[in-house]
Amino acid sequence: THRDHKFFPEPQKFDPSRFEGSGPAPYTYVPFGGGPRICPGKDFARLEILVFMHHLVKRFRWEKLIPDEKIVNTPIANPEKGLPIRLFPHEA
Ligand code: HEM
Repeated sequence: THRDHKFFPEPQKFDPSRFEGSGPAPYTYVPFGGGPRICPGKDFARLEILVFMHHLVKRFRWEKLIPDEKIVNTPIANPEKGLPIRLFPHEA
């Protein structure tokens, strides 16, 4: 469903505005599954990722080592080489 044009026009395009307002229709965006067996680590994982991203963005400038790295579906969309980046710490 994540790549279904019916629910997500231009599915490969990075477009966070898709999640604004009421966001995607129920059961179309399901990175953690859904229903009674939905991932019980969902909120923990989201918080952890948020904290990690906060520190990454606030403390470092960073650049991708492979600018046009391919995304492969395994079946989850992943950067082919693991998204290597170079970090440059901001001055304190
Ligand atoms: C980005 C991180 C994560 C993603 C994308 C993810 C995704 C998923 C998905 C898609 C399922 C299957 C849900 C379904 O059958 O409908 C699942 C199940 C599960 N996840 Fe996660 N998960 C993540 C992190 C975590 C963490 C951090 C934990 C534990 C601390 C966790 C524990 C579990 C468990 C125990 C199940 C099995 C639930 C069941 O079958 O009743 N997950 N997860």
